[in-house]
Amino acid sequence: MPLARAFFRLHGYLQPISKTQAPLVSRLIRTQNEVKYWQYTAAPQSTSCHWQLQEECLELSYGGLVMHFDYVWLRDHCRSASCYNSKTNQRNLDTSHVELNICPTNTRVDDENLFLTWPDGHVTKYNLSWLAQNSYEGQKQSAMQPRIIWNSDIYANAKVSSANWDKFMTCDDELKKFLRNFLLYGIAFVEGVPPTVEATETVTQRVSLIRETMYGKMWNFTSDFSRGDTAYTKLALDRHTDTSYFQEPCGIQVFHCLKHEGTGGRTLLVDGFYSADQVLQKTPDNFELLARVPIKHEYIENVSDHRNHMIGIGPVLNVYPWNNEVYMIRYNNYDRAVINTIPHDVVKRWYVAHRELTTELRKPENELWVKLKPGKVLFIDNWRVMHGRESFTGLRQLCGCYLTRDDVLNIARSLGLQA
Ligand SMILES: C[N+](C)(C)CCCC[C@H](N)C(=O)O
Ligand SMILES: O=C(O)CCC(=O)C(=O)O
Ligand SMILES: [Fe+2]
Repeated sequence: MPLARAFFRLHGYLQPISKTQAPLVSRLIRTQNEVKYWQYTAAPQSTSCHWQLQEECLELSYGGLVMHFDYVWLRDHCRSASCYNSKTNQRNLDTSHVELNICPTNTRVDDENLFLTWPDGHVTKYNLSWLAQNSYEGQKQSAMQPRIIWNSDIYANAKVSSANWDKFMTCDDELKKFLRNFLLYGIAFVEGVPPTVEATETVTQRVSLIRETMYGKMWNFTSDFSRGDTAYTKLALDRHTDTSYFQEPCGIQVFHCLKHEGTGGRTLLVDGFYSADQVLQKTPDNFELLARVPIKHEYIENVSDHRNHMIGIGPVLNVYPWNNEVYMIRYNNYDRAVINTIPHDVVKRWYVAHRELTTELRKPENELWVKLKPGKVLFIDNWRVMHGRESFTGLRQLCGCYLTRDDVLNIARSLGLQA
């Protein structure tokens, strides 16, 4: 059945369309006098699918969605053996040789495929369901990364289970479950991990590659101010993302508290995507400012042997422009640098927008507080979930590392997850 495998978004998730939703007959009818305008109609009992060749593009209607494919796009994406190497999944076609105003000289459709003949005689064949799955309009309606945005009640009620060290290290299903939770909520725990740096390294390497930074590969720190940063004190830290001063902030942060003999020191977690969504719902203009205006974050360290100067530039909210989906937040008021990237008449409006996001992030109902204990390893999506900590007394030793985001997502995809 043609198009039966097309995927469309339903309540934020991609769901297959059932076969019965796409009863098609292969019947071509002429809709206008011009030869170029053709329409592919569905069976009389259903109007769910038809296509039409227009002046500039192919219009395909399916499952209530109207999609458009530009002709130069249709030429560029040709999957014939000469245009595309399906062994390497790479394009062979030199796109610079395609006439930008190209138009097919001939088109034909059968039950499942669209055939386009180009002026030089080359024939391109598209499966209609492939087109439906690769349209801009479909992408616009679906999430790149399905997620459940949360406040503390939502997270608590979800009763997300932690992975267990033994099972996690040996069973791919346990790893998959862990990664599914991590992708959905932006945080995930492994429990029962031996309280050592080595075991922490082992557990993170089960997930992916460690991202080495100027803090080292694995770090194990305490409040000794060995580095020029407030993290290395006993002070409270408000919610923030780490390494906002990198051009590419670290994707994942891992924490394992190996020891704490004292009071306080709880960890604060806040879903930045939830707060960003609140801003989008309440004041879209503020959301837009936070998404459009680039600012700088900076790390200047000058302590004993450590000399570092890092600068990261980008908006607070990084969004995909086609659907406003936030994919990365830079939010660190400690590390935010001098603002000299915004003209004076926008500055105040930016502060208003930033204040609204801060207000959302600080609502007590959005705060999840956890006490990290030896054995319990926390993975945080540092592009999404802010972390902070309560001030503390006594000796507290925290170890962990950053992970390379691309590799974590790669592993998730290899296990069959959408990432
Ligand atoms: C995690 N570790 C202790 C190694 C580094 C902490 C970095 C702290 C810095 N202000 C930031 O937010 O990026
Ligand atoms: O001490 C903590 O719990 C976290 C400190 C912090 O924000 C960090 O190391 O990135
Ligand atoms: Fe931090």
